Amino acid sequence: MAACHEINYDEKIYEKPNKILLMGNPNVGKSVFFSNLTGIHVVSSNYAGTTVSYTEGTLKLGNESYTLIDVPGTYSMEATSEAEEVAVRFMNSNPIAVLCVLDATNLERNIKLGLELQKYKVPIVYALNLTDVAKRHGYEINVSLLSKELAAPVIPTVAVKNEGLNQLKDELQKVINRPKMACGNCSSCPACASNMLNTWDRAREITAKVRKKVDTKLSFLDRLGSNMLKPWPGIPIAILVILLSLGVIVGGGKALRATLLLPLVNKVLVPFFKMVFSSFVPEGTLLNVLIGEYGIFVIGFEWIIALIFPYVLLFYIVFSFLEDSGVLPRLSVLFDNIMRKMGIQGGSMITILLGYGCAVPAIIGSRAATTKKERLIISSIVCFAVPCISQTGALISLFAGFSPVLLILMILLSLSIMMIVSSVLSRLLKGTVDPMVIEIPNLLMPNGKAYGKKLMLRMKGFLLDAEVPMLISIVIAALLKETGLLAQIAVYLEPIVSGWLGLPKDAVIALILGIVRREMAVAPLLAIEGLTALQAFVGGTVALLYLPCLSVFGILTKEFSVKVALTIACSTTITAFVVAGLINQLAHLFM
Ligand SMILES: Nc1nc2c(ncn2[C@@H]2O[C@H](COP(=O)(O)OP(=O)(O)OP(=O)(O)O)[C@@H](O)[C@H]2O)c(=O)[nH]1
Ligand SMILES: [Mg+2]
Repeated sequence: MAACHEINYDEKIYEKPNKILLMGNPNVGKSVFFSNLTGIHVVSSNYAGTTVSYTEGTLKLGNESYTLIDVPGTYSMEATSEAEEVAVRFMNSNPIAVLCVLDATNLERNIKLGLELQKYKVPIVYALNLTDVAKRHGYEINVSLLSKELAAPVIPTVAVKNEGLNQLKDELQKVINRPKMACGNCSSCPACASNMLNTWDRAREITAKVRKKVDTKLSFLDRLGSNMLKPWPGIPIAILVILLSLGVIVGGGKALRATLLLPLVNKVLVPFFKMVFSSFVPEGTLLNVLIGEYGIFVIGFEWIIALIFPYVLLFYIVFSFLEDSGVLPRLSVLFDNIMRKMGIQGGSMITILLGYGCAVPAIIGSRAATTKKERLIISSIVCFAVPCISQTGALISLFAGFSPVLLILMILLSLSIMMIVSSVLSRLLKGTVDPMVIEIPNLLMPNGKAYGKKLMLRMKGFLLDAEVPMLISIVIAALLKETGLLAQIAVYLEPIVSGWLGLPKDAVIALILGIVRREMAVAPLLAIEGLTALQAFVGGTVALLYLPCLSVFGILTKEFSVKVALTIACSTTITAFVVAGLINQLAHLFM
């Protein structure tokens, strides 16, 4: 099972024999095919650049097993991003066959890539996918003529409904087993013919031959999709979408926590474990570590189940819906002007939004950016000013005891930091940022099964990736607090924690745990009694800007270098203490 943001760095894959490649333009359904053909669920979303590295799985055709590779989408074989370079490398790695997915709603440029692939002289089967959406657009495509023009099998498919899958497998088996014909540069075989012609001209010619408009009436979704791209009514719709999403996540999370999860933890789980442990563990440090105020079986449940889980679940319910419907690229177009002022292009907004779930997939996703400079800016923004959903959940709960103004101020603070970081970096870093070229996908009603699978995959990924570090920090917290070690450490850090930041001594634990996971820089503050609104805000500010968590540090090292990871970690931490301290000192001056 592939975790939700698993990434492969293994170079040996290029040498592997018996590879079948899933190739095609971005956002044409390759990952849906991959999941259906191999049973390995990978994330698919309705925007270009979901897959930025490869995933491999086993495909059985008859009695033979092959390695099927989900390759990142590419518009052409002249790569313009790191993700596209992977696609080109795979085509040059001696695959035995290619399953080329064509988007039936964007025939011309899909055929153009399909023709480019023929130049590699590898057997190809074409899946003419999204035929349901092409029909909705009023198009009829002559599949047998298309197959003749491409001189290869073409199977009409609807990947999300598994339509055409068996036929695809049959055709793949046939082309793999067909004896290879030696072919020089002739003019009669289409592969050679497309070598001689400009592929764009040939793609245009084929499209004109095989496609016919039979219905000119636009469907409701298509009208809505194009209206969302215009400032009116696009901007009001975008604001509505954002407010509604925040409402569901914040309001729904609070409600779930208050009505279901807190009672479950406080009235069922914690009392049960207290009863069990106190029946056989003698009173003393060990019992306190297990079930004391900071006991593993007390804060473990309180923090993970009641504090973080509801927000993570609701975030992914909302975000996956926005991803699969095709709303996100439309928001990117509307916000391109603002993003450009920040030194990045609108399309990168999707990557940054991913960071509100978790910074790791956002940093990996920045591979779709066309320049290194943009990748660095996106990754820095995410590390500095984008709280992951676990941390956001903890912040919402922390501020819930005060006024909603605190949450609004925190959002404004994070947006301002984001602007400052990107403006400074766009001036400091060498290199360029390309103007926005973004593909606007069809507006789709998310497919229930694919949506459900993705949600499961993400929640599973969250549990797998977050649970262990969370438990580690909870054990550290329990040991530090219940053994009295925390009080000793607090003495050394008092000038910073209490003097400069104005926080209670116990807040030291937040700084220690925040190294492991970001939400753990907030959770301990919730347990401190008598915290003032200012202290909550200052503590929240430190947490927001503090060190990226250990997994983020790891991925920064892998994707860039140790130097980049260290630079980002040092700058965020220094900024955290400077900004939060200044807020505290200034507030005391004026209050
Ligand atoms: N209606 C409909 N939706 C589809 C079909 N095939 C795929 N989708 C949706 O199209 C979107 C793109 O699918 P992906 O599998 O992520 O596309 P991809 O080719 O892997 O994209 P990249 O990873 O960006 O290259 C997802 O939201 C799918 O649910 C189809 O035949 N019909
Ligand atoms: Mg994909």
